[in-house]
Amino acid sequence: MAKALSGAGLRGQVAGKTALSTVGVSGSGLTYRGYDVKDLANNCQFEEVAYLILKGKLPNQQELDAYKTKLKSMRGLPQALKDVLERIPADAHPMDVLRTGCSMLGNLEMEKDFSEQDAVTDRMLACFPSIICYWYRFSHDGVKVDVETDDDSIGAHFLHLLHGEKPNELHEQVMHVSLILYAEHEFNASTFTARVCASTLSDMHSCITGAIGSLRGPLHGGANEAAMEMIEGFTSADHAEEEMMGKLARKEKIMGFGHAIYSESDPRNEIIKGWSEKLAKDVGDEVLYPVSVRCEEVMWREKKLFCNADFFHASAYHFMGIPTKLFTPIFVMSRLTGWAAHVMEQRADNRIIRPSAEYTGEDLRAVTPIAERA
Ligand SMILES: CC(=O)SCCNC(=O)CCNC(=O)[C@H](O)C(C)(C)COP(=O)(O)OP(=O)(O)OC[C@H]1O[C@@H](n2cnc3c(N)ncnc32)[C@H](O)[C@@H]1OP(=O)(O)O
Ligand SMILES: O=C([O-])CC(=O)C(=O)O
Repeated sequence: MAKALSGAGLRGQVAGKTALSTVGVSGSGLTYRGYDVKDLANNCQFEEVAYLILKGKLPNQQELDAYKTKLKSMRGLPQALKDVLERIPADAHPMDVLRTGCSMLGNLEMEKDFSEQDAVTDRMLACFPSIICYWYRFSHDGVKVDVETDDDSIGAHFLHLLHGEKPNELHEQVMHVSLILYAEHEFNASTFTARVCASTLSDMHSCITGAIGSLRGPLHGGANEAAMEMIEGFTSADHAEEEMMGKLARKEKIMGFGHAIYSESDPRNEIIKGWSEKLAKDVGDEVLYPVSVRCEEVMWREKKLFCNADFFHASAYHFMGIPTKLFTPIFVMSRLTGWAAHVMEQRADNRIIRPSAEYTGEDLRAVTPIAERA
């Protein structure tokens, strides 16, 4: 008989092997294929990190140029997909739009066998910003945007489609950093979803569609959006402190804080916090950034809870003029690399993932004839 687990949520259980990342191994660190995430965020563009995660090595200049050129050439959307996006209402959640967009793409450009896994992944990486922005601009502004821009990076492509003009250097740089920070994180809930799906030998689009659904929730990727909704209600740092104390007294969960694996800090936080501060100066903000800092101080002082990757992403994205409901889709545009790499890793050494359950229901009983049932 299988042994019952001691903790809920599979916490602390090793559920498989990976060569892609380490989370919290030295207490607070994060590495992708052996590189410290801080090193990557300070020195690389997102496309270099995507290449590293998906193909196993950092590209040289020639390889990076070729990779970016290839991704650039794959930004277009088939008409049938645009037709579907045009039918999704403006009040839909953009994560649902991406989930549908990914699934529809799988119908139009099916992964016929696993030899196509690299190609379908690159295609999704190139066109997810197109999917989300095509829908957003059509449903909100009535514009059918031309999604085939010549922007140098995925982040710039996204901002260009969203705002109708090329982003400045600072914003493009922040997008590189943000996408790097979100790219990969071992056996988190959405990645585990992708791996479970992959373990049935399903197709890449199904694995990614499922992962998008898992990322959507406020306990996972949806926390950046939930954090923004909270901090934008605070008018000053003192107001934030007062409200936070009330929330803690009422034992409310504060989105953007805490982590299932890290115990003292999330190494991604100080990086995105630094960029949020730069952006705050750039836009002349005197409220949102100080409010965010005060929330961080209160949570640490009162609960020893720290900001995870999501918290300062909220203010950073806001300062770049990104609508709150598009925050989590940006996470998807990035984490797609980690998900796909995990799917490939699972496929390379697969056994169907099928744990056991501890039964807590009724003892064996006979069916009562329907006429005799209460
Ligand atoms: C990119 C990402 O996905 S990062 C995660 C994003 N999610 C969030 O920001 C949502 C808010 N945070 C949380 O809900 C949790 O911290 C999670 C889901 C991230 C981790 O959950 P767990 O591993 O179960 O948390 P953990 O076991 O450390 O919780 C310990 C205690 O702290 C409390 N706690 C943890 N996080 C928070 C929080 N953000 N606000 C208030 N209390 C919290 C828990 O309720 C628990 O209290 P209890 O023992 O009285 O029940
Ligand atoms: O690892 C987790 O549980 C959540 C997380 O931070 C991520 O997926 O980036």
